Amino acid sequence: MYVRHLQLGSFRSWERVDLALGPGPTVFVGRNGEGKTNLVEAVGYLATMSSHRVAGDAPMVRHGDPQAVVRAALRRGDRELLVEIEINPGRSNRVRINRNPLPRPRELLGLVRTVLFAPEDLALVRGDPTERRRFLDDLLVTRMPRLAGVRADYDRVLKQRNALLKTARLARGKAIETLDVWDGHLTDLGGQLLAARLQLIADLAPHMAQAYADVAGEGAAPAGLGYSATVPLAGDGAAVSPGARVCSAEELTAAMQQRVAERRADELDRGMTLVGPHRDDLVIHLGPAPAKGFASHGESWSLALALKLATFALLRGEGEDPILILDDVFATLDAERRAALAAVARSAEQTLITAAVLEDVPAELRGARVEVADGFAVMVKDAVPVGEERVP
Ligand SMILES: Nc1ncnc2c1ncn2[C@@H]1O[C@H](COP(=O)(O)OP(=O)(O)OP(=O)(O)O)[C@@H](O)[C@H]1O
Repeated sequence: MYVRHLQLGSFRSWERVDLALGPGPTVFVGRNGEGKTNLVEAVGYLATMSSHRVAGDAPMVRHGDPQAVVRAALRRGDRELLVEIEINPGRSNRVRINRNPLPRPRELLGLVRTVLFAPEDLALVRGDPTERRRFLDDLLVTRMPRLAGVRADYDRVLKQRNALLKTARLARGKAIETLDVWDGHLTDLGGQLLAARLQLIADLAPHMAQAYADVAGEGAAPAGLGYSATVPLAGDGAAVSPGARVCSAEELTAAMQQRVAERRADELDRGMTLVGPHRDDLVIHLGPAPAKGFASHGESWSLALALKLATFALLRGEGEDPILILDDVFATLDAERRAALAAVARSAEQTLITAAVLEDVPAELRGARVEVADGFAVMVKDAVPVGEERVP
């Protein structure tokens, strides 16, 4: 899949952009603050309907304007896909596919697949569990769009259950009966989410081990993935080791029901839900230790890169290359990591790269570029390097 044409209206710093793009690598180059990241952020938004930089939609809309529009024509094999998103902060967004409005905007999720690697990804290794849960759940939904509904319902039930727990201690009686009903919804949805996360980690783990070995080189400690759960997992997390059977949603719902019952007194005391996927964490291991708190800065950066390359490999293995977006990352990589990333970037169906200095981008990725300056983004096509065939 690749973006053939991108049009933005009032998106971030861009009043209007109208840009034709091609398959293969394209470098967006320009001075700091010219709006390069804003352009590729719009492509990422097509996939997750969120930004990799901030929570919420308000910052996506150009200061002073009421709404933003992202419109993209995508090519998938010999088929064309037109996606239009109207971003309305504070109100629901509107999405059209091939000019047909979607009843619910979240039905877009899973249709456009991107893998975006950016400096913010260091937080996947060093930051709060929230970052890693979001990474897992975004990828879950990309692979299984049905889970967008499960995720949204879980968040809604969690909110309502938390509100009830805050008042239940005083009200008791009726409130406790209502709590039983919410427990049923929470554990049913939680079991589905948990099973899907564990399956995803089992699928991603071998790609992560390979990608880290490629990035960090011979002799580096092996990288692995695990899961830290608020419910006991069979064999102390064995469900996430390669080849192990992943528990079913029903088994995990049952385990969650038991744990919720055990912790009811604590939950009433604290007025919040203490059991469930919203409190779990993806654990990234380097050798025998969890990377968070142990890995050096360079190792953490390599792990973040490997996690994104593993994601790319996983999605590619399912039949179609996702669009690879590399935001401002080459300047901070050493020669070995640059080469590992360039090899994947070169092979992807479409790679969008931002850089303030063109020379920071490996030469083999520099064929087509978009020069970004003074509110304009202009495609400049260089001569195709000898021996290569590209259709920019
Ligand atoms: N909602 C908005 N409305 C207007 N301008 C915005 C909005 N959001 C961001 N900007 C502006 O966009 C600019 C940043 O754009 P962007 O992050 O794309 O820069 P960049 O070219 O990638 O820079 P760098 O090379 O420093 O990473 C800033 O000047 C910022 O003030």
